[in-house]
Amino acid sequence: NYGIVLDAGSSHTALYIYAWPAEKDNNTGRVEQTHSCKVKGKGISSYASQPWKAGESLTLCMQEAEQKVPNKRHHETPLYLGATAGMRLLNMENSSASDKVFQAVEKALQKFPFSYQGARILSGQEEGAFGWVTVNYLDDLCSCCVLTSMRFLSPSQGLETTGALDLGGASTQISFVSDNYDGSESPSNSVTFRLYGNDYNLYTHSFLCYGKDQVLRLALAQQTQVNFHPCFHPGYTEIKNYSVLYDSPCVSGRKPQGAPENFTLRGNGSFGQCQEIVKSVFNFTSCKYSQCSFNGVFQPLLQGPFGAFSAYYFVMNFLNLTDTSIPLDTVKDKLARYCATPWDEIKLHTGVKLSYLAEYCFSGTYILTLLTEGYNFTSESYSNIKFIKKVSRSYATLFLLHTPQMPHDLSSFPVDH
Ligand SMILES: Nc1ccn([C@@H]2O[C@H](COP(=O)(O)OP(=O)(O)OP(=O)(O)O)[C@@H](O)[C@H]2O)c(=O)n1
Repeated sequence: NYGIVLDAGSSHTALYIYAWPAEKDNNTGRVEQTHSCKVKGKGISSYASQPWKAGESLTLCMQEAEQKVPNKRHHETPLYLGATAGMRLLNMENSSASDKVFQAVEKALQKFPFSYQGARILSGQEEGAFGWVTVNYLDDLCSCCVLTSMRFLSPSQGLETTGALDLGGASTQISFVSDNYDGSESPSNSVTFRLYGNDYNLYTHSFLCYGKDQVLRLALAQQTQVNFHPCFHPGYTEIKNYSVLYDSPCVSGRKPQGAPENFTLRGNGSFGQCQEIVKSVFNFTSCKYSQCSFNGVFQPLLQGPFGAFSAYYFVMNFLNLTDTSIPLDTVKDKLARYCATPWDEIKLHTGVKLSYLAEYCFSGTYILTLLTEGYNFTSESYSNIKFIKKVSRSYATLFLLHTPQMPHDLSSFPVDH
């Protein structure tokens, strides 16, 4: 059997093909990701003003899928599209624009011979929970990204689950099982489901606007009036357009009256000052629960190992900081040295887009601040985090959960149909 998932994020869309043995064969419960394709261009939400382009953008990857899935399987192969925070934001800002994007996407997808199952925006809770399931399906020992049932043994068999930390462009998710959380305090953070005969009670929260691209907008919005921005390298300059910067519900309320059209962003590369700016985007003042992460959101005590993926991995891997056995203070020193490196030197780095290169100082600072100040990872618990590459976006799992041929017992998973 085959299944296709389109993961439509805020900054990009990717297509994944999964395959698993038909029931008549020896059904091992193993699902393999057999192919992936990165859709050219930005996420579908960026086509709000030209929705037909959102549909068109998917065509090349869909043609690849037609080639990769055997012809005789086309009609029975389910095709899903799951959109995350970029479309959540567009829907909040202008729901008719997000409807039009979906209509264009549907029209394009229905031209292909697959069994189209619909396109929808996932809730933050679903995104967090699917990320957790995916992290716990990943078989570390297997290099070909096989999803396996091996980890889902009962807690009495002594296997601890792994928490999931997902950093996207527009939102970020934290999901884990904690002995101190049964869902009674802040029930909206609780997701319960049954998997391989075991009941799981997960803590999960999705922070909309706390993906790294939206936090960068917040960090820039605060600093348009000053001469230098500490989150950019010394010698870095860029003309930024005010309207583009504030064109998001995450920052639109902060647009100053009578702002000019453009401003010049100049870097001075100071990790300490950058961290102060980043800290100021979190609200630590109010908490009506026994304990909170930030913005008054409940969070139980951190527990067990964590897998950190998506932008966590891209950024920390680029910065050579994926080794969490290095003391946190040393990690900060290394990042401080990186931020202070002149732009002329940084831009010589080949093989990475200049726009990404310009942002790694900010992104690394945001990641460390989010983990330590936001989620309360300490020098000790930081070493429980593993930055992982092979999580092919969380809601790839969406398809697994909805495919009746699959040998998983996920009937009570909280998905609205
Ligand atoms: N080599 C790369 C690739 C991506 N990114 C950044 O990683 C983030 C995107 O992460 P991704 O997991 O693709 O998030 P989206 O799905 O686009 O966002 P969301 O889930 O919030 O909708 C973006 O800020 C992008 O600029 C990066 O820094 N380096």
